[in-house]
Amino acid sequence: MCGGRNVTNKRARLIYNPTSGREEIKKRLPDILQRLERGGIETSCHATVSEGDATLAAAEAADRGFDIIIAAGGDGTLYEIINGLAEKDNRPPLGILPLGTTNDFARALGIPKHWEYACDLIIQQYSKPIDLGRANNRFFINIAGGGSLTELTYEVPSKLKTMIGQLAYYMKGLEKMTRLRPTELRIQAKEIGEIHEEIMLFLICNSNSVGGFEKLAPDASLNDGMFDVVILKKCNLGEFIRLASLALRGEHLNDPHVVSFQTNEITVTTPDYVQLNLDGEYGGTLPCTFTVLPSHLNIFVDEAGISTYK
Ligand SMILES: Nc1ncnc2c1ncn2[C@@H]1O[C@H](COP(=O)(O)OP(=O)(O)OP(=O)(O)O)[C@@H](O)[C@H]1O
Repeated sequence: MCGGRNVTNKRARLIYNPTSGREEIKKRLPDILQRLERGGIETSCHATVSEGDATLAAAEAADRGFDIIIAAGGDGTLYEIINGLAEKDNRPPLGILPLGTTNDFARALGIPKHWEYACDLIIQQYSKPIDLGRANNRFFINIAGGGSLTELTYEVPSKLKTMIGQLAYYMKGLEKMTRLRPTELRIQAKEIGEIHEEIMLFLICNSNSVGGFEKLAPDASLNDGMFDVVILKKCNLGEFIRLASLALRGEHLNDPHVVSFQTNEITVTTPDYVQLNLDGEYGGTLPCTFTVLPSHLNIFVDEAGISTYK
């Protein structure tokens, strides 16, 4: 698979989550379909009805031979869709309409939040091959993580997110900080050998845009065939808050509590019960081996790289 421009009439399947973000898709759908149609993309729709439905819909769309798949929703919807596509031999290029609450991945790719601009990127049909991550038998596009803080993204109730948007994460984060505790982990990768100690959290990043922190893995690139791993060792609440403020500025990597490196495969095991977070969703439990699938999916992006995330 390789990137490039290809402008002819195409058939697309738009998979949308009607509950994403502030439910904007419900009123925008006719305009979106009309804009895509005028741009030469005939689009039919699937509205997801429950958790996991987008995975089935994406797998079915690939089997039915659609030329393009469009993910309309947030990071959770995107995660489900890539899980429906990752194991297919035929993986149509993916367009993204970022209509969720945080839209970390779209932000990392510079895909505009405004629906008209985002549609225009799909119409333009310039795609770029992107790495995916495999975590045991699931897939992620943005980030995998474990440790008590990473559990918060799937603890935020959807209704709360719809009402107050991203603020819901921060409120939950503050509540969660008081419950921070380290976990005994064994982390193995050929670049570092083995780390066996108490860890607050580990993050395996494909992009550099994670939970509102845009400099958490400052060198992460979506198509370098590598994960950027950031590990936070045991620390107290005061140290954690200091490190979080350093991380906002991308100045945390030299701190003695932080280990960071690049790898294309990493295995994490634990004697404890530790849940995994994949792209903000519950992703099973440890042990887990994480592997990069290089340039595995083509995604429509801004050809000139000039769109700013609005
Ligand atoms: N019809 C539905 N009703 C309720 N939940 C749904 C429905 N369809 C999908 N979902 C679930 O909604 C969850 C959240 O969706 P999504 O990520 O698109 O929006 P968001 O949470 O607002 O955005 P973000 O993840 O970017 O913060 C997904 O995990 C998905 O499984």
